[in-house]
Formats: sequence, structure tokens, C-alpha cells
Amino acid sequence: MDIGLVQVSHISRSFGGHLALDDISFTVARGEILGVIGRSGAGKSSLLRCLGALDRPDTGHIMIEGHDLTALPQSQLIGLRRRIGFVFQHFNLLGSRTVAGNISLPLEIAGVPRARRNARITELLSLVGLSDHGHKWPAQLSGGQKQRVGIARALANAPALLLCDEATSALDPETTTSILDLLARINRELGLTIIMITHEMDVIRRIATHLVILDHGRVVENGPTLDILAAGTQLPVTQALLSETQPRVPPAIRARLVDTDRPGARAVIRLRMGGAAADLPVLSTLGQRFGVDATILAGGTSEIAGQPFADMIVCVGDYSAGIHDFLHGLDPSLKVLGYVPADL
Ligand SMILES: Nc1ncnc2c1ncn2[C@@H]1O[C@H](COP(=O)(O)OP(=O)(O)OP(=O)(O)O)[C@@H](O)[C@H]1O
Repeated sequence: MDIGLVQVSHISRSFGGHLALDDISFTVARGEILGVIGRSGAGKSSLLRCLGALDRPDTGHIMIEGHDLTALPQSQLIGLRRRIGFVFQHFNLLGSRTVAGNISLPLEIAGVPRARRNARITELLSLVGLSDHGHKWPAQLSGGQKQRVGIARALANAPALLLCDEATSALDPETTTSILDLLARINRELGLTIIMITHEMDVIRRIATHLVILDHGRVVENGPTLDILAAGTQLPVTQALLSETQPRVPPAIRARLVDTDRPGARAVIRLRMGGAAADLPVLSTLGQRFGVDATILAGGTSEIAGQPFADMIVCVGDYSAGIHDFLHGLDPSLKVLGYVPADL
């Protein structure tokens, strides 16, 4: 049984009496992309520093590839740190070195001979799509290209784990997409385990297979991203984090929404479906099977970590118990938000 590449058991860390990390436990299996999200001050950076062996928790253990980060003497931590690659929000490239020189640095520190270094740099430049840029200086690159160099540098010593600290927060939306696509491809092709710290739910939705939500230094949700996002039992903090990426009832409809059903009224329903149910043609099935009109008011089908996920507000005429049972079978967390007159 794979006990996980990373095992975090009951770690706590306080600063001047303030508990930044409060009894945190979770496991990351090989090949997962774990997204760690939380509001400002939730403890994300404190956790990342402990995971990267840049800080030690006061109590608890962090096992990486079976080695206890919290118990190793400083001298042995250096070797273990080479198994961990870091990708930073602001890239942290050395302006005095070329792109190739930046990627070379961790290889030089690890004592890799020049010929092997050069071969590895060529390989990494190709992997991140910068084959023609090795001779350039960081100042000549765009933000997205700088982050590609940051990723190549982090991968130089073939780490077992990649830690990304708000890796796309300094980038525009289009560049963010290309960097997330690159990280997803590296995860797929190299089987590399990635932990991403972010405050953006959109980043989580796009690539995180698993999710940890932190609040006031505690883990409040932990599991497969799709399960947490599709669940009907989300905590207020989860709902608040999700609200930025969730469909909303259009204002004109919201203004006419009432709590009780009336003859001829249409039901406004929130539907969330993951997996196979997300691919079903729900609206046309409602038409064919029940002979009712159904339209999407907001949202639709997208993907979460490569799996289909439907999140939408729909309007259904003549909402009967039979229709409710049918939809409830697809989405047990279904919510009837209210009713609007049929002319809307
Ligand atoms: N070195 C430190 N000294 C004192 N307090 C600290 C230190 N590091 C973190 N804290 C405190 O611990 C708590 C968690 O901080 P942390 O930076 O880990 O949160 P975060 O989720 O990364 O926040 P942000 O998204 O704003 O970066 C905060 O209350 C912070 O003020």
C-alpha cells in the first residue's frame, strides 16, 4: 500500500503565542496535485515553510519519502531539500545569470559535472518550451517566461516533490493558464507530486486533484477536489472561497424570486454534478421525459482537474415531484432557490 509521498501528522507552529498552524494532518499520494487554499493569514505560508524544511513545526511530524523532516539534523536536511523543488510567486531568478545559468545553479550546488549539467539544461529548456532562450537574461523575459525558468530550475535535480508558492499570482489570466497547463503536463508526464499554495479557487479548480482548505491554522476540508466542490455540506469558509467561481442567479431573476411554488411558476434550481452525471444532457432529458421547458440561467459544464463538472443555475417549468426525484438522483445536494413567474 502507498502510504503517501508526504505525510503531515499533527503539526503545530506558533509565533509569539499566536497559533499559525494548529494540529494539521494530511497525506499526499505520489502523483497528486494538492491545492492548499485559505484566506489571508490562514497559515498557508507557514505550512509551506515547514513542508520545505525552511522552518520546523513546534510539534508533530512531516514525513517525505519516509524521512522525518522534523527529526533530521540540519546536516541531513540539505540532502532531503534536494528532493524538493520550489517555485516562487516572484520567480526569484538571479539577474546576473542567464536563463541557462539560473537553471544550472542547483546542479552546480549539487556538484553535477559540466557535461551532464549542460545536457540537463537543454532537456529542461525544452520541457518548459524555452529551447531558444538559454542565452537570454531574465530582464529580457516576460513574466510567464520567467516562471517557466523558475519551474525548470525547480526541476533541475529531479525532485520528488514540487512546492509552488502562489506560482501564478503575479501573472495575467492568459499566462496563468499557460503556466497551469505546464504544471499539469509535468505532473502527467513525470508523475511529479505537486503541492500548490494559492488563494485563488480558480487555480484549484483547474489543476488540483486534491484539496486542503485552511482556516485559522486548521484543516477544515481535505479530500478530492471534485468531491469537496460538489458536496452539499460545505462549511461557510468553503462556500466563501467558492463563491468567486460559482454561478449566480442573474439579478433580474433574483429580484422576482419567491419562496413558494404557484401554478404556472418555474423553479430556479442550483445543480452541481461531478463525474459521469456532469456529461448527461440533463435539460434535453427533462424535455423528453417530462415534457417541460428547462433553461440554463448561469454556469454550465467545465472541468475540475481534468474531470467534467457541471455547476449551474437552471430554470424548470412545472416542477413536479417526479422531476425533483430525477434531478435529486443526479445531484443529492440540489437546491431549489425559489420560483419565478412563467413569463421570465
Ligand atoms: N514569522 C512570523 N512571525 C510572527 N507571526 C507570523 C510569522 N509567520 C506567520 N505569522 C502569523 O501566522 C499567521 C499565518 O500566517 P501565514 O503567512 O502562514 O498565512 P497565509 O495564509 O500565508 O497568509 P497570506 O495569504 O496573507 O500570505 C498570521 O497570523 C501571521 O501573522
